[in-house]
Amino acid sequence: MKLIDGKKISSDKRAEIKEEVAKIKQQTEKIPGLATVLVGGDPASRVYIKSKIKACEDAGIKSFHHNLDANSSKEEIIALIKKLNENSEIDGILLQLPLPQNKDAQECLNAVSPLKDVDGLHPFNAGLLNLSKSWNEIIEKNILVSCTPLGVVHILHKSGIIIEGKTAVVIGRSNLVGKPLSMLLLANNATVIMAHSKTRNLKEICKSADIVVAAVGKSKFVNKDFIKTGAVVIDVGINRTSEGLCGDVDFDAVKDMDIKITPVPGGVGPMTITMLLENTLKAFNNRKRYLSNRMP
Ligand SMILES: Nc1nc2c(c(=O)[nH]1)N[C@@H](CN(C=O)c1ccc(C(=O)N[C@@H](CCC(=O)O)C(=O)O)cc1)CN2
Repeated sequence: MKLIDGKKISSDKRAEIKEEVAKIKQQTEKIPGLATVLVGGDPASRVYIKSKIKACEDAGIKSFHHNLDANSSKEEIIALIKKLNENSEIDGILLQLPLPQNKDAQECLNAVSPLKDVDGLHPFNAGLLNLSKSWNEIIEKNILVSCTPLGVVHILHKSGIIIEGKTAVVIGRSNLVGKPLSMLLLANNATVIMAHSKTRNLKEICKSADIVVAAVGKSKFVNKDFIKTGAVVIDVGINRTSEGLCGDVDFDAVKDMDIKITPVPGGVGPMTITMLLENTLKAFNNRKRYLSNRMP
Protein backbone atom coordinates (compact mmCIF):
# COMPACT_ATOMS: atom_id res chain seq x y z
CA MET A 1 0.00 0.00 0.00
CA LYS A 2 1.15 3.54 -0.78
CA LEU A 3 -0.34 6.39 1.23
CA ILE A 4 -1.44 9.51 -0.63
CA ASP A 5 -0.50 12.42 1.62
CA GLY A 6 -3.47 14.78 1.42
CA LYS A 7 -2.06 16.93 4.21
CA LYS A 8 1.13 17.72 2.27
CA ILE A 9 -0.72 18.33 -1.02
CA SER A 10 -3.09 20.57 0.89
CA SER A 11 -0.41 22.63 2.62
CA ASP A 12 1.47 23.14 -0.67
CA LYS A 13 -1.72 24.43 -2.27
CA ARG A 14 -2.46 26.70 0.71
CA ALA A 15 0.99 28.26 0.34
CA GLU A 16 0.22 29.04 -3.34
CA ILE A 17 -3.16 30.53 -2.37
CA LYS A 18 -1.52 32.71 0.28
CA GLU A 19 0.87 34.11 -2.34
CA GLU A 20 -2.00 34.76 -4.72
CA VAL A 21 -3.95 36.62 -2.03
CA ALA A 22 -0.90 38.76 -1.27
CA LYS A 23 -0.60 39.60 -4.99
CA ILE A 24 -4.30 40.52 -5.19
CA LYS A 25 -3.89 42.83 -2.19
CA GLN A 26 -0.88 44.50 -3.75
CA GLN A 27 -2.46 44.94 -7.17
CA THR A 28 -6.04 45.85 -6.23
CA GLU A 29 -5.82 47.04 -2.62
CA LYS A 30 -8.76 44.70 -2.01
CA ILE A 31 -8.97 41.72 0.32
CA PRO A 32 -10.97 38.65 -0.76
CA GLY A 33 -13.69 37.90 1.80
CA LEU A 34 -15.53 34.74 2.84
CA ALA A 35 -18.72 34.62 4.91
CA THR A 36 -19.53 31.44 6.82
CA VAL A 37 -22.96 30.71 8.28
CA LEU A 38 -23.56 28.10 10.96
CA VAL A 39 -27.11 27.25 11.97
CA GLY A 40 -27.23 25.54 15.37
CA GLY A 41 -24.31 24.07 17.25
CA ASP A 42 -23.51 20.67 15.75
CA PRO A 43 -20.11 19.86 17.31
CA ALA A 44 -18.46 18.60 14.09
CA SER A 45 -19.76 21.59 12.12
CA ARG A 46 -18.35 23.95 14.76
CA VAL A 47 -14.93 22.31 14.36
CA TYR A 48 -15.08 22.69 10.56
CA ILE A 49 -16.18 26.33 10.80
CA LYS A 50 -13.34 27.07 13.22
CA SER A 51 -10.86 25.46 10.81
CA LYS A 52 -12.30 27.46 7.91
CA ILE A 53 -11.94 30.75 9.77
CA LYS A 54 -8.37 29.86 10.78
CA ALA A 55 -7.48 28.84 7.22
CA CYS A 56 -8.80 32.18 5.91
CA GLU A 57 -6.77 34.03 8.52
CA ASP A 58 -3.59 32.11 7.56
CA ALA A 59 -4.14 32.79 3.85
CA GLY A 60 -4.92 36.50 4.35
CA ILE A 61 -8.59 36.14 3.39
CA LYS A 62 -11.03 38.25 5.42
CA SER A 63 -13.64 36.13 7.14
CA PHE A 64 -17.11 37.06 8.33
CA HIS A 65 -18.85 34.53 10.52
CA HIS A 66 -22.52 34.36 11.47
CA ASN A 67 -24.10 31.99 13.97
CA LEU A 68 -27.82 31.44 13.79
CA ASP A 69 -29.90 29.73 16.42
CA ALA A 70 -30.87 26.09 15.68
CA ASN A 71 -34.51 27.17 15.71
CA SER A 72 -34.02 29.86 13.08
CA SER A 73 -36.61 29.67 10.33
CA LYS A 74 -35.81 29.16 6.67
CA GLU A 75 -36.89 32.78 6.12
CA GLU A 76 -34.37 34.01 8.70
CA ILE A 77 -31.55 32.02 7.08
CA ILE A 78 -32.47 33.34 3.63
CA ALA A 79 -32.71 36.92 4.95
CA LEU A 80 -29.14 36.66 6.30
CA ILE A 81 -27.89 35.17 3.02
CA LYS A 82 -29.50 38.03 1.08
CA LYS A 83 -27.74 40.56 3.32
CA LEU A 84 -24.42 38.80 2.65
CA ASN A 85 -25.17 38.83 -1.10
CA GLU A 86 -25.41 42.64 -0.91
CA ASN A 87 -22.17 43.09 1.05
CA SER A 88 -19.44 44.12 -1.41
CA GLU A 89 -16.66 43.02 0.99
CA ILE A 90 -17.88 39.42 0.73
CA ASP A 91 -16.87 37.34 -2.29
CA GLY A 92 -17.93 33.91 -1.06
CA ILE A 93 -20.79 32.63 1.10
CA LEU A 94 -20.71 29.21 2.74
CA LEU A 95 -23.72 27.76 4.52
CA GLN A 96 -22.36 24.94 6.69
CA LEU A 97 -24.17 21.63 6.14
CA PRO A 98 -26.06 19.74 7.37
CA LEU A 99 -28.69 22.18 8.60
CA PRO A 100 -30.61 21.18 11.72
CA GLN A 101 -33.48 18.77 11.02
CA ASN A 102 -36.54 19.73 9.02
CA LYS A 103 -34.88 22.56 7.15
CA ASP A 104 -34.80 22.62 3.38
CA ALA A 105 -31.11 23.21 2.76
CA GLN A 106 -31.48 23.51 -1.02
CA GLU A 107 -33.99 26.34 -0.70
CA CYS A 108 -31.48 28.24 1.45
CA LEU A 109 -28.61 27.43 -0.94
CA ASN A 110 -30.70 28.75 -3.84
CA ALA A 111 -30.68 32.17 -2.13
CA VAL A 112 -26.87 32.45 -2.38
CA SER A 113 -25.82 34.65 -5.28
CA PRO A 114 -24.34 32.28 -7.93
CA LEU A 115 -21.32 34.60 -8.07
CA LYS A 116 -20.67 34.02 -4.34
CA ASP A 117 -21.56 30.31 -4.28
CA VAL A 118 -18.20 28.89 -3.12
CA ASP A 119 -19.82 25.49 -2.49
CA GLY A 120 -21.01 25.18 -6.09
CA LEU A 121 -24.42 24.07 -4.83
CA HIS A 122 -26.58 26.75 -6.49
CA PRO A 123 -28.46 25.26 -9.48
CA PHE A 124 -26.69 27.75 -11.78
CA ASN A 125 -23.21 26.45 -10.87
CA ALA A 126 -24.31 22.81 -10.66
CA GLY A 127 -25.76 23.34 -14.16
CA LEU A 128 -22.53 24.86 -15.49
CA LEU A 129 -20.61 21.85 -14.18
CA ASN A 130 -23.01 19.43 -15.85
CA LEU A 131 -22.80 21.30 -19.14
CA SER A 132 -19.00 21.52 -19.14
CA LYS A 133 -17.24 19.37 -21.72
CA SER A 134 -13.75 19.13 -20.26
CA TRP A 135 -11.58 19.80 -17.22
CA ASN A 136 -9.91 22.64 -19.15
CA GLU A 137 -13.27 24.29 -19.65
CA ILE A 138 -14.04 24.03 -15.92
CA ILE A 139 -10.71 25.67 -15.07
CA GLU A 140 -10.74 28.29 -17.82
CA LYS A 141 -14.31 29.38 -17.04
CA ASN A 142 -13.59 29.50 -13.30
CA ILE A 143 -16.68 27.38 -12.62
CA LEU A 144 -17.46 27.12 -8.89
CA VAL A 145 -17.52 23.43 -7.96
CA SER A 146 -18.13 21.81 -4.57
CA CYS A 147 -14.92 21.78 -2.50
CA THR A 148 -14.47 18.08 -1.62
CA PRO A 149 -14.79 16.82 -5.24
CA LEU A 150 -12.36 19.53 -6.38
CA GLY A 151 -10.00 18.42 -3.63
CA VAL A 152 -10.20 14.78 -4.77
CA VAL A 153 -9.30 15.69 -8.36
CA HIS A 154 -6.47 17.95 -7.14
CA ILE A 155 -5.09 15.04 -5.09
CA LEU A 156 -5.26 12.70 -8.12
CA HIS A 157 -3.51 15.24 -10.38
CA LYS A 158 -0.80 16.06 -7.83
CA SER A 159 -0.15 12.38 -7.15
CA GLY A 160 0.49 11.76 -10.85
CA ILE A 161 -2.51 9.45 -11.16
CA ILE A 162 -3.80 9.34 -14.73
CA ILE A 163 -7.59 9.62 -14.81
CA GLU A 164 -8.14 9.54 -18.58
CA GLY A 165 -9.41 6.19 -19.83
CA LYS A 166 -9.66 4.75 -16.31
CA THR A 167 -12.77 3.17 -14.86
CA ALA A 168 -13.83 5.07 -11.76
CA VAL A 169 -16.57 4.00 -9.39
CA VAL A 170 -18.00 6.68 -7.11
CA ILE A 171 -20.01 5.15 -4.27
CA GLY A 172 -22.49 7.77 -3.10
CA ARG A 173 -24.69 10.18 -5.04
CA SER A 174 -24.93 13.26 -2.79
CA ASN A 175 -25.16 16.75 -4.29
CA LEU A 176 -22.15 17.75 -2.18
CA VAL A 177 -19.76 14.94 -3.20
CA GLY A 178 -20.94 12.01 -5.34
CA LYS A 179 -22.67 13.84 -8.20
CA PRO A 180 -20.16 16.68 -8.72
CA LEU A 181 -17.21 14.30 -8.33
CA SER A 182 -18.65 12.00 -10.99
CA MET A 183 -18.94 15.02 -13.31
CA LEU A 184 -15.35 16.07 -12.60
CA LEU A 185 -14.00 12.57 -13.28
CA LEU A 186 -16.03 12.46 -16.50
CA ALA A 187 -14.57 15.85 -17.49
CA ASN A 188 -11.16 14.23 -16.93
CA ASN A 189 -12.16 11.48 -19.40
CA ALA A 190 -12.71 8.65 -16.93
CA THR A 191 -15.42 6.07 -17.51
CA VAL A 192 -17.56 6.80 -14.48
CA ILE A 193 -19.93 4.51 -12.64
CA MET A 194 -22.15 6.23 -10.06
CA ALA A 195 -22.99 3.61 -7.46
CA HIS A 196 -25.45 3.99 -4.59
CA SER A 197 -27.47 2.11 -1.99
CA LYS A 198 -29.62 0.40 -4.65
CA THR A 199 -26.69 -0.69 -6.84
CA ARG A 200 -26.58 -4.43 -7.36
CA ASN A 201 -23.30 -6.36 -7.36
CA LEU A 202 -21.48 -3.39 -5.86
CA LYS A 203 -18.45 -5.45 -4.81
CA GLU A 204 -17.97 -6.86 -8.32
CA ILE A 205 -18.42 -3.45 -9.93
CA CYS A 206 -15.86 -1.87 -7.60
CA LYS A 207 -13.47 -4.79 -8.01
CA SER A 208 -13.27 -4.02 -11.74
CA ALA A 209 -12.46 -0.33 -11.15
CA ASP A 210 -9.10 1.45 -11.45
CA ILE A 211 -10.27 4.22 -9.11
CA VAL A 212 -12.71 3.64 -6.24
CA VAL A 213 -14.12 6.62 -4.38
CA ALA A 214 -15.95 5.83 -1.14
CA ALA A 215 -18.41 8.57 -0.20
CA VAL A 216 -21.10 6.54 1.51
CA GLY A 217 -20.96 7.82 5.08
CA LYS A 218 -20.68 4.29 6.51
CA SER A 219 -17.68 3.48 8.62
CA LYS A 220 -15.37 0.75 7.12
CA PHE A 221 -17.95 -0.08 4.40
CA VAL A 222 -15.36 -0.79 1.69
CA ASN A 223 -13.11 -3.78 2.31
CA LYS A 224 -10.73 -6.06 0.42
CA ASP A 225 -13.58 -7.57 -1.62
CA PHE A 226 -14.20 -4.21 -3.32
CA ILE A 227 -10.64 -3.45 -4.41
CA LYS A 228 -8.46 -4.88 -7.17
CA THR A 229 -4.68 -4.99 -7.05
CA GLY A 230 -3.18 -1.74 -8.32
CA ALA A 231 -6.32 0.33 -7.70
CA VAL A 232 -6.42 3.89 -6.38
CA VAL A 233 -8.73 4.19 -3.37
CA ILE A 234 -10.04 7.60 -2.33
CA ASP A 235 -11.73 7.65 1.06
CA VAL A 236 -14.07 10.62 1.47
CA GLY A 237 -15.74 9.29 4.63
CA ILE A 238 -15.40 10.99 7.98
CA ASN A 239 -17.07 8.85 10.63
CA ARG A 240 -16.77 9.48 14.34
CA THR A 241 -16.87 6.12 16.07
CA SER A 242 -15.98 4.82 19.53
CA GLU A 243 -12.58 3.90 18.03
CA GLY A 244 -12.09 7.49 16.85
CA LEU A 245 -12.21 9.05 13.40
CA CYS A 246 -12.42 6.58 10.54
CA GLY A 247 -13.22 6.56 6.87
CA ASP A 248 -15.63 4.62 4.67
CA VAL A 249 -12.78 2.22 3.85
CA ASP A 250 -11.69 -0.49 6.25
CA PHE A 251 -8.10 0.70 6.20
CA ASP A 252 -6.65 -2.20 8.19
CA ALA A 253 -8.31 -4.72 5.87
CA VAL A 254 -6.76 -3.24 2.71
CA LYS A 255 -3.44 -1.94 4.01
CA ASP A 256 -1.47 -4.96 2.82
CA MET A 257 -2.77 -4.71 -0.73
CA ASP A 258 -0.80 -3.22 -3.61
CA ILE A 259 -2.91 -0.06 -3.84
CA LYS A 260 -2.67 3.73 -3.43
CA ILE A 261 -5.00 5.11 -0.77
CA THR A 262 -5.91 8.37 0.98
CA PRO A 263 -5.94 7.96 4.76
CA VAL A 264 -8.53 9.30 7.21
CA PRO A 265 -7.59 11.64 8.78
CA GLY A 266 -5.02 13.36 6.57
CA GLY A 267 -6.38 12.53 3.13
CA VAL A 268 -9.30 14.26 1.44
CA GLY A 269 -10.51 16.19 4.54
CA PRO A 270 -7.84 18.92 4.58
CA MET A 271 -8.34 19.49 0.83
CA THR A 272 -11.99 20.44 1.42
CA ILE A 273 -10.96 23.58 3.27
CA THR A 274 -8.09 24.31 0.88
CA MET A 275 -10.49 24.23 -2.07
CA LEU A 276 -12.83 26.56 -0.19
CA LEU A 277 -10.00 29.11 -0.13
CA GLU A 278 -9.36 28.45 -3.84
CA ASN A 279 -13.06 28.94 -4.63
CA THR A 280 -13.10 32.20 -2.67
CA LEU A 281 -10.31 33.48 -4.93
CA LYS A 282 -12.21 32.26 -8.00
CA ALA A 283 -15.34 34.06 -6.78
CA PHE A 284 -13.29 37.22 -6.11
CA ASN A 285 -11.91 37.14 -9.67
CA ASN A 286 -15.29 36.29 -11.23
CA ARG A 287 -16.97 39.13 -9.36
CA LYS A 288 -14.26 41.59 -10.34
CA ARG A 289 -14.70 40.64 -14.00
CA TYR A 290 -18.49 40.67 -13.79
CA LEU A 291 -18.66 44.04 -12.03
CA SER A 292 -16.18 45.68 -14.41
CA ASN A 293 -18.20 44.45 -17.42
CA ARG A 294 -21.44 45.96 -16.16
CA MET A 295 -22.72 49.17 -17.68
CA PRO A 296 -22.20 52.19 -15.39
N1 LIG B 1 -21.32 23.77 3.17
C1 LIG B 1 -20.57 22.66 3.34
N2 LIG B 1 -20.84 21.82 4.35
C2 LIG B 1 -20.09 20.69 4.48
C3 LIG B 1 -19.00 20.44 3.61
C4 LIG B 1 -18.76 21.34 2.54
O1 LIG B 1 -17.86 21.14 1.69
N3 LIG B 1 -19.56 22.45 2.45
N4 LIG B 1 -18.16 19.33 3.83
C5 LIG B 1 -18.32 18.52 5.01
C6 LIG B 1 -17.48 18.88 6.19
N5 LIG B 1 -16.26 19.67 6.00
C7 LIG B 1 -16.37 20.95 5.68
O2 LIG B 1 -17.34 21.62 5.87
C8 LIG B 1 -14.98 19.14 6.32
C9 LIG B 1 -14.78 17.82 6.62
C10 LIG B 1 -13.52 17.35 7.03
C11 LIG B 1 -12.46 18.19 7.12
C12 LIG B 1 -11.12 17.74 7.62
O3 LIG B 1 -10.19 18.48 7.57
N6 LIG B 1 -11.02 16.53 8.15
C13 LIG B 1 -9.83 16.06 8.79
C14 LIG B 1 -10.20 15.53 10.16
C15 LIG B 1 -10.70 16.63 11.05
C16 LIG B 1 -11.43 16.13 12.27
O4 LIG B 1 -10.78 15.74 13.22
O5 LIG B 1 -12.66 16.17 12.26
C17 LIG B 1 -9.19 14.95 7.99
O6 LIG B 1 -9.91 14.22 7.30
O7 LIG B 1 -7.98 14.83 8.06
C18 LIG B 1 -12.64 19.50 6.81
C19 LIG B 1 -13.88 19.97 6.41
C20 LIG B 1 -19.76 18.53 5.49
N7 LIG B 1 -20.34 19.82 5.48
